[in-house]
Amino acid sequence: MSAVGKSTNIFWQECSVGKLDRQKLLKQKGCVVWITGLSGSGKSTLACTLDRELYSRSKLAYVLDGDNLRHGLNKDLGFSTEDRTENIRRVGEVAKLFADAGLICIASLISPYRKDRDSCRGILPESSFIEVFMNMPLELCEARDPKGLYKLARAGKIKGFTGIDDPYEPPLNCEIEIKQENGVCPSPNAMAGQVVGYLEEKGFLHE
Ligand SMILES: Nc1ncnc2c1ncn2[C@@H]1O[C@H](COP(=O)(O)OS(=O)(=O)O)[C@@H](OP(=O)(O)O)[C@H]1O
Ligand SMILES: Nc1ncnc2c1ncn2[C@@H]1O[C@H](COP(=O)(O)OP(=O)(O)O)[C@@H](O)[C@H]1O
Repeated sequence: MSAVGKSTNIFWQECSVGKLDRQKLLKQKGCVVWITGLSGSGKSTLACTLDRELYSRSKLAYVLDGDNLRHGLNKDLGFSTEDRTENIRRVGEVAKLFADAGLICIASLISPYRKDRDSCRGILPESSFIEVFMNMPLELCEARDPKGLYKLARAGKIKGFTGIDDPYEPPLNCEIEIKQENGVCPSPNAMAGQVVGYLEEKGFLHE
């Protein structure tokens, strides 16, 4: 019997089907690919391209996209420091469940604070949290501005916009860094290829 947070008198229930059984069934190892970066850096593009590439290899993945989750699970949260922290904590917990279920969980969120990303890493089994840093310059993200949000932020119509008047803390020790080569951003397929190569090498695409 234990107490966790506000829950008291709770018990952990074990089931006879375990993670290794699911791993055998799916012929893959569950993990979390955590994509972090500025708005417009290409997180969703990478997430969806990677999802498609894994699907074409008969690997089961699922995308948890920050924008989408804010339409449901996280619709009670805004963009204050506390709300962003709670957003990342919740998504980290959900991602952990997906990884335990055996899926390659692709989480794409700005996740601007290092300590929040590190907390997510901390609740996952060793080596199964793969942090991918979209290292794109602010100028590029701002020039892309597909949703017109940077324009609104520059005009002072959105307050606390990441990269403009709210901080983004780049990872110090990420597993994968996606960046421009000679001022050119790799294509979506090349970005996804970089992640697939890592997953292959580390054995996640086999039971
Ligand atoms: N103030 C502010 N700062 C940053 N982003 C903002 C803000 N307000 C709205 N948006 C939109 O919300 C998307 C980011 O949501 P996330 O859940 O990924 O953000 S966070 O991780 O909690 O910081 C982000 O989507 P992406 O462009 O896909 O990153 C924006 O469309
Ligand atoms: N590798 C890429 N090459 C060219 N354009 C890209 C690339 N990745 C993303 N984009 C474009 O940049 C914009 C922002 O990408 P998006 O994936 O929505 O970023 P984020 O999810 O980080 O906000 C979109 O218009 C998208 O088509």
